[in-house]
Amino acid sequence: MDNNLNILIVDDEKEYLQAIQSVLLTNDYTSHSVNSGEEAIALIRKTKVDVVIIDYKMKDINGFELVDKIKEISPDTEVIVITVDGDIKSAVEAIKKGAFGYFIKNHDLDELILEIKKIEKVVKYKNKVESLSAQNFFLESENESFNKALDLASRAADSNSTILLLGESGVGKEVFANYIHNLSSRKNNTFVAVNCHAFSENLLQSELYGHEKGAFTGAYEKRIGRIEAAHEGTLFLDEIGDTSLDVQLNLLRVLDNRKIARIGSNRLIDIDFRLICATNKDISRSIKENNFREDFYYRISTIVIKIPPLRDRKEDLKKLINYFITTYASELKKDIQEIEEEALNTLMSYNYPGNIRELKNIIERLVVLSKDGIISIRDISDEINMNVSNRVLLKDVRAAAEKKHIEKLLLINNFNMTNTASQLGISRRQLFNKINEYSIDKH
Ligand SMILES: Nc1ncnc2c1ncn2[C@@H]1O[C@H](COP(=O)(O)OP(=O)(O)OP(=O)(O)O)[C@@H](O)[C@H]1O
Repeated sequence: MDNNLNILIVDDEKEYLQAIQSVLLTNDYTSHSVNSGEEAIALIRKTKVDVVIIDYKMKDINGFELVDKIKEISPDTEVIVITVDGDIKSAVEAIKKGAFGYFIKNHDLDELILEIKKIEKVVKYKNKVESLSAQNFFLESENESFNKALDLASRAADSNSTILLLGESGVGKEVFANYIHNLSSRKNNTFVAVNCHAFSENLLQSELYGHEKGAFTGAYEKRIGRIEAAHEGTLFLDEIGDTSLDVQLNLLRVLDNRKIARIGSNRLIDIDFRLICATNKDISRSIKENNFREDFYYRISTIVIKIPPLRDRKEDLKKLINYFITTYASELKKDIQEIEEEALNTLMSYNYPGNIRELKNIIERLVVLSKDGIISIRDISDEINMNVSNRVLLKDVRAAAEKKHIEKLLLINNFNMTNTASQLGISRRQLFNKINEYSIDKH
């Protein structure tokens, strides 16, 4: 049985390296090995490594530096440092830098296996939490447009068609992209998300296509791009409306040929991926203004799914509030018993310009600040309170003015219904109805 951990051993002493590898193997762990820090870094950049075992004393790089570098490139990778007997200071220093543990050279290698078993537990737990939180979305809805969007997403999931998700920031476009991926036959392969807005044009190209060592200043190592990383999986390009015409043209070619070349190389690599894009921009306007290629738009929008803003899904608000309260209460280990009526009313009346992202943040804050299991109006920020109290509906303004005017005319006419109704230009029956509706005193 293979224990499924990706283990990398970095040591420039061949014999010791082989000894470790064979003990790992007898314990059902397969591993890779490299002889230098540089090779280790290159490998960690392009593949997921769960555990790196490094010899603290190597020729090309100092052990602390290597721990630093590994943690910087891949914070989830755990490191075990091999030190020599008596050099506890280095071991402690390595742990301070983020190493998981240390092992003293020439001690019984079973001690090393024990450390690896500990890491295995952590990795299993992390994977479980990640896959839970990836699926942990609240997609139940009473809203027609939202349900239509969900239905379209699930019906399109298993095809290879490109999908364009439209909606304001924070409505859950990435959540939808994940949902589609998880319903597709690609679900066991990677889902790679790139926020196109977060990179300058050059960086975005290198992020998407990867580069060879030395392709440009700063390209110290070979690096595979996000498109290559999405091979057999799904590539999600968020904020596609913010990409330049050049980036769009390159992507159009990739979509037509299903091949990419890393920057600095002519070698074409076949890639099989499903593309989902998202934007909160009005693309048809961008096309008219020559900021978006029309041919690219048609290529990425075989299926267009519009996700409504939260303010248009008020019927779902209560369940979403409860869902986030339960989620954060369990995450923060808080026992929430009650939400004050006034607090709930305010949350229900607010407009959420930042959509579900904003609601989620507000509830997290309220759960953190809650005392004695009560979510209180006191902890709702002034900004939201003011926003809610300033939101007076036009129909309410109209009703208040009508009430005032009817009261005035009734007084002038000494509560004579016929005269008052005729001056208001309505029938006696309509006047009676208004008097009842506005609870007006009849004399
Ligand atoms: N249905 C949902 N259930 C639970 N959480 C959700 C749901 N929809 C959105 N969220 C949460 O709200 C936040 C915003 O969602 P997401 O990133 O998918 O929105 P987006 O539309 O892609 O935003 P942007 O355009 O800013 O990238 C995330 O933290 C996400 O987990």
